[in-house]
This record gives sequence, C-alpha cells and structure tokens, in this order.
Amino acid sequence: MKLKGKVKNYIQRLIEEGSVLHFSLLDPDKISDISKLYDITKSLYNYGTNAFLIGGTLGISLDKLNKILEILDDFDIPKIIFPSNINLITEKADAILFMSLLNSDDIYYVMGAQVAAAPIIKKTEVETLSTGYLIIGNGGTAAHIGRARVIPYDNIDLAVAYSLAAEYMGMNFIYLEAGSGALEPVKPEMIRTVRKTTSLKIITGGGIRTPEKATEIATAGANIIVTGNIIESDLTKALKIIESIKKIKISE
Ligand SMILES: CC(C)=CCC/C(C)=C/CC/C(C)=C/CC/C(C)=C/COP(=O)(O)OP(=O)(O)O
Ligand SMILES: O=P(O)(O)OC[C@@H](O)CO
Ligand SMILES: [Mg+2]
Repeated sequence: MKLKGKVKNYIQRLIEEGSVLHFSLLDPDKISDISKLYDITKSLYNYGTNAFLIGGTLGISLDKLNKILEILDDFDIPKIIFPSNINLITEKADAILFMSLLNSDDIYYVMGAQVAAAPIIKKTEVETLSTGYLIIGNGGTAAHIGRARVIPYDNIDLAVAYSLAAEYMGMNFIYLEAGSGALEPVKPEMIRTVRKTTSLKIITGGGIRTPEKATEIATAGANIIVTGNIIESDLTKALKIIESIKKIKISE
C-alpha cells in the first residue's frame, strides 16, 4: 500500500489523537538473513509500530534497501528513508526524513546533501518530512561521519536554541539523537524543555532498550520514539517497548 503524500498527515493525526508513536528502525547493513525479515516486521506491525524507518550509516546499498522495501510492501504503515547520504533515495519508499544535521561542522551535512538530493527526490515523488537532526551525547557512528559538534547530555539550553532555530526556519520535526547503540538515551529533562519551548514534533532515539525508559521519554514529551538495535538483539523486548508506548495517551 502506497502512502506517498499522506505520511505527514498520518503522523499529525495520531499525535492530535493523543498517541505517542513508535518507529522501527531497520538498518540494511545489519540484516544478514533477509528471509527472516518478513516475520520480524510482521510482529512489529502486529504490536502496533507506526512506521518503518530504513537507513544506516555504513555498508548500505540501494539494492538492499529496495529488497527490504519490497518485503515491507504488505504492511499499510509508512516506510520512511532515514538517510545518511544521498545514495539511499528510492521511489519504493513513501517518505524520507529530509534532514539537516544542525550541529555539524561540515556544510555538506547541513545543506550540501540536501541540495544534491532535492532533484532526485522531485523525480521519485517521495514525500519529504522536514527535520532538524541534532546529535547529543556520544552520538555514535552518525556523529563521527556527520562531523557533529555533539551537544552534551545536560546542555538543555543549547538543545533548545538549536530547536528554536529549526522551528524559525520552518522545519516540522526535531530529531534528538543520542546515536544508535548509545549507552544513555537523550535525557527526559531535555525532551521536556524542547517540548515546552517549541511547537516542533519531537523524534528521539538512540539507546532506548527498556519499556520503562521508553515510557519515561514518552511522558516527557517525545512524539515519536525510535528503536533500532533492540529489534536486532532482543525482539521480545522491542515488542514490549511498543506495547508500553501504545498504552500512553497524552491529553492536552
Ligand atoms: C537529506 C539527505 C538526502 C541526506 C541528509 C544526510 C544527513 C544530514 C546525514 C547526517 C549524518 C548521518 C551520517 C546520519 C546517519 C543517520 C542514521 C541512518 C543513523 C542510523 O544509525 P547508524 O549510524 O547506522 O548506527 P549503527 O552504528 O548502530 O549501525
Ligand atoms: O539503535 P538504537 O540505539 O535504538 O537507536 C535508534 C536511532 O535513534 C539511531 O539513529
Ligand atoms: Mg546502522
């Protein structure tokens, strides 16, 4: 089922209904046995994950991405590209996080990749989700490759200043990223303050491994919680995380 052009509305509608969303991150490089992918993604779907994010920093190929998207075609939730560069754009996806790494020292990750990608995206008609990408704490591989000047975990003022700048530039989402496999996720207090001071929708991920942490982060004000590594290392735990997020209803 194709959801191109409808993804932003789908996300907004769920948030307005008081839901916190869960996105399942699939890294093409980490999927060694593609024959097992259907069963894994079916469980994630059945437990209520709201979208598939597909992307990774190292070892990715368009061919593998397309194969994964074909397998996901059965599920009527969005398939969203999470790009590390311009080589991961395909018309088989519904949408792409059209992101600028706000705290990069390298203009390529702030504006160069976006310019190079724009004409390709126009041709594929993949929907763009305008996203400020902000790397916090250790930041993992994405911080290293993206030459991020990482924001310390406790520097809430800096995270708020970047988020406000993203809002004033017209972006819709801010992705507070601790880095895939981070020892510590982004702190709830940082999420709470960004939520209070901006109207951006908050995506967060990196190091979320337990239902308790996910609940804490969701109740602090995250709109979308991303988990990646835990799907690969402990699927049962990942499903429990989804279950715990589904239970939350935000009333404002
Ligand atoms: C808009 C377009 C087309 C590109 C933007 C490109 C930008 C801004 C990239 C930012 C820097 C970067 C390298 C981001 C990577 C984001 C990502 C896919 C993270 C997933 O985690 P991994 O880095 O694969 O973690 P592992 O080390 O666990 O595999
Ligand atoms: O793999 P994990 O640690 O869940 O991180 C998810 C995501 O935020 C990485 O970009
Ligand atoms: Mg990866």
